[in-house]
Amino acid sequence: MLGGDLSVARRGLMFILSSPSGAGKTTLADRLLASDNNLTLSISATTRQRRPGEAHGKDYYFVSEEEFTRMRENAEFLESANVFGHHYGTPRSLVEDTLRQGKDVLFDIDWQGAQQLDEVAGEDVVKVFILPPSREELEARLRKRAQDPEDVVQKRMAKADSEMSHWAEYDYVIINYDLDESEELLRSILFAERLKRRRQIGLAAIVKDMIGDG
Ligand SMILES: Nc1ncnc2c1ncn2[C@@H]1O[C@H](COP(=O)(O)OP(=O)(O)OP(=O)(O)O)[C@@H](O)[C@H]1O
Ligand SMILES: Nc1nc2c(ncn2[C@@H]2O[C@H](COP(=O)(O)O)[C@@H](O)[C@H]2O)c(=O)[nH]1
Repeated sequence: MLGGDLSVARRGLMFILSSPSGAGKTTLADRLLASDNNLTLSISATTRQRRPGEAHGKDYYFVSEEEFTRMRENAEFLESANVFGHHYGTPRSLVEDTLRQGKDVLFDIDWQGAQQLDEVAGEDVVKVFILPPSREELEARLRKRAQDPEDVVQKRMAKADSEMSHWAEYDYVIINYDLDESEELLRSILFAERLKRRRQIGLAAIVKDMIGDG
């Protein structure tokens, strides 16, 4: 499996996917997670309503406003933001435990969260922005998902331009024309990032064994 089983001890990375709502990052995240044992999803907490088919503890932790405020005041979030009028936050504990084990964490978060993680975790962060092929296709995908009422679709489309204006803050940008192709591109990025010398913390000892001190 591509990049999933490197034998050198490695520092885990934080793989962030952002996009305007409906471009396809949750679908792509599910595909990556399904075939990569070294990747763990960061499950966010949110105050938004659960959609049909979403499960507490799998897609999100669905919490009340009061619980969200309590968690934020207790410093339980690595980052948090208000997106489309609801609160979203990344619980700190799973991320820190996973990285400590040398495994990677996948984040499906907006640009505000990506900026905050960049500030706290700099070198461990890899940010990918997913663009739709066009605004028309973005709207079509939001409707095709058929999980949000019309006013929510309109609200998300109204924010799409300002969300997309953050594309240049990201390390990589993928236009999601085709799911198979985009999945492959994401895997390639992950594979290359895992091989970065600074992440392969076991490498120095291996090379020292091979060539001694000189
Ligand atoms: N390349 C693609 N071609 C056609 N349909 C796609 C493609 N990528 C995603 N979709 C479809 O678009 C819809 C929206 O995708 P998804 O829910 O993954 O978007 P998202 O970026 O995670 O949105 P949000 O930010 O609201 O969570 C889904 O119905 C998904 O199946
Ligand atoms: N800053 C954060 N943004 C988050 C987080 N979890 C999800 N999101 C982003 O919110 C929007 C809407 O998501 P939806 O599931 O309601 O469609 C989307 O852009 C997500 O990426 C988070 O913990 N922090």
